[in-house]
Amino acid sequence: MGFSLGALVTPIFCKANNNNSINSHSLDASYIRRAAEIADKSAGFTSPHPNFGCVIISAAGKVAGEGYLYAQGTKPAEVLAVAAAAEQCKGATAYLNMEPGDCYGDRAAVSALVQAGITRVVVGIRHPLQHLRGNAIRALRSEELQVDVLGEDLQSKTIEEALKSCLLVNAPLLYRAASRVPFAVLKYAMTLDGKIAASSGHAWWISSKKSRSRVFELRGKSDAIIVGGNTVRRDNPQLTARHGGGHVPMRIVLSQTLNLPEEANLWDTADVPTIVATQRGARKSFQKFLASKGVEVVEFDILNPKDVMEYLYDRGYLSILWECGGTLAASAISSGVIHKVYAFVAPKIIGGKNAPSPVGELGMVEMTQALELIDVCYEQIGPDMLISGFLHPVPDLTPVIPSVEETSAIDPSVTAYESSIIFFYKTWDPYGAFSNFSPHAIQMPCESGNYLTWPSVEHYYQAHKFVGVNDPVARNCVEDIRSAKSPEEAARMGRTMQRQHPDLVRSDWESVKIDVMYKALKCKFSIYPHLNSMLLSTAGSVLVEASPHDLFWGGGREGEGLNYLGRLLMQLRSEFLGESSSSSNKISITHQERENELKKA
Ligand SMILES: NC(=O)C1=CN([C@@H]2O[C@H](COP(=O)(O)OP(=O)(O)OC[C@H]3O[C@@H](n4cnc5c(N)ncnc54)[C@H](OP(=O)(O)O)[C@@H]3O)[C@@H](O)[C@H]2O)C=CC1
Ligand SMILES: Nc1c(N[C@@H]2O[C@H](COP(=O)(O)O)[C@@H](O)[C@H]2O)[nH]c(=O)[nH]c1=O
Repeated sequence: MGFSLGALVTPIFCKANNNNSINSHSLDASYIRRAAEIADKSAGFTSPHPNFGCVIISAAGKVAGEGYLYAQGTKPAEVLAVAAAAEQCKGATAYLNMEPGDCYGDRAAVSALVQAGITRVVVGIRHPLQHLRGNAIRALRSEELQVDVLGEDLQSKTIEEALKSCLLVNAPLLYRAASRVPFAVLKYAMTLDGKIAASSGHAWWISSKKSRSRVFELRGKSDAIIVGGNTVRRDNPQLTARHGGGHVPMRIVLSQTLNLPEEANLWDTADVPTIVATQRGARKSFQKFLASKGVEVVEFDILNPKDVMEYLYDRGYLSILWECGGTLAASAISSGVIHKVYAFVAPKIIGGKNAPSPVGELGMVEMTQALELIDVCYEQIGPDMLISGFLHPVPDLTPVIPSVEETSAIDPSVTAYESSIIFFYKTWDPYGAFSNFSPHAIQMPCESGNYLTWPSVEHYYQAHKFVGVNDPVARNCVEDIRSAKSPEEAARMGRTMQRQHPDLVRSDWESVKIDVMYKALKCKFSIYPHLNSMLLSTAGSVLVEASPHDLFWGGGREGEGLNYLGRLLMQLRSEFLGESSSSSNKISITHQERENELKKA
């Protein structure tokens, strides 16, 4: 079954609201579009969370406040908009491009709207994740606010257009939720005669400077950029987002042979990390060389776009930009992992019977088999034309995470808290509050004995790599990490600093880091009663941080990780439950013991 955005925006209208005149619909539509527009400002930074925007229109009909989610874990859009609108919130209407997610039970967005005296909320789309969908809308209605959802309570041609803008601004999340792979865009630059390089392989530059700036923006909104081995050999690309700061995507090379040059821009990982995905066992000596350069090598039994995308899904990625040549592009399209295409067409002709084209062999023999793009846009950029559109068909938008009620309806013997292994990773997962990225501030004593507030456990943990080091750079770094705008940013700062200045990491770090983490977790799960209850309710289950790449704190891709975060949480649970530490919860259990434990579970 497939759906298109076109199909999605033809909603099933549940009830007509006759009180809404065409005029008020067009106002509602334009404010919702504005909410979607500001939500898009932080695309790339919020990943893997949705892009949220909120516009507050006062009772007098004026724009009183706006806000958007700056990055995952930062203040919700609604909280910012309410703060900006202040007194004008009384009797006002709030426009949200998407229903807020109630990831961790603190309902910050809902509380802000209710407490500010907002009387009506217009919601673009419901939250796409099943375990979050409808929660905030129900909560707002139970507080007697009027909530109108586009396509359900409001319907008209203008509303349909506004709904579309809400879908587009969070398309990556919708596709990810529907297909269990990240949203993927194939981007290429070609001449008017359909070539992506000359017959010699030379490709610099087909598109104009202006178009390439647009590519930097696209990169900045993506979590990772993929190319194939041949593009590395031919182009020696940098694949960086050079659009003036902002989000830095990961660079990924797919190479079966690992027959790659020793000198390549991508092996300079000082500022931007690189992953090389390859076939199991390929050129072990080169794998070692890459590792020595700080490049992460991930082996696959059989390297193919689908498995790579599934792996990137597990890693929590939301959107991937494929900037490869035609061979790999054909393989990715055939595997069904490409959702959108951006084709930059330059008014140039290069000719050449053997000059490569953007998409290699797809095995089609008749024009009727051609894949047709939908929701196509044409935009002139300098001398070039950018043609973009969605590939058809794309998977149905069936939510993949069942709600607790649904799970127990299917199998009454299963409840969310009784499964033997509980995996958690991203903060939006059902047990996402166990993640160190969950935005729960903690108060911890500092060296002087005074209490300092840390926005999340991650902030505290990363900063403590440099605590106590007698160096002004290290001291600044601690403060910078403490004020990082999001846990993700704190993690990036801590890791980069550790990689670039290992001399500034405290000498006892390896021996104290588990203790540092435990103290922070203990504080977090002590001061938030709902987190404490959630942890205690998992008694009997093994907790595993499902990070496929962190083999120390996480469980790894195939259970090869040490899962120290899961273990610490289990130890904490035992402590709270007053249990004498059982073998299953001891930090010192061996890897083998853990394997056995997981097998038993
Ligand atoms: N104008 C544009 O927008 C662009 C132009 N180009 C040009 O395209 C040319 C390179 O094109 P092309 O060789 O097609 O591109 P790629 O190098 O991007 O893709 C092919 C390579 O990908 C690796 N690969 C890994 N898994 C697979 C798989 N399942 N199927 C296919 N390949 C896989 C292989 O690397 P390995 O051989 O190492 O195993 C293979 O050689 C160059 O001339 C480059 O300049 C490239 C990108 C964009
Ligand atoms: N030739 C070509 C593109 N090629 C793509 O850009 C990569 C180079 O990126 P970087 O090293 O970061 O500048 C190259 O390997 C290929 O993937 N892109 C375009 O927008 N327009 C162009 O004309």
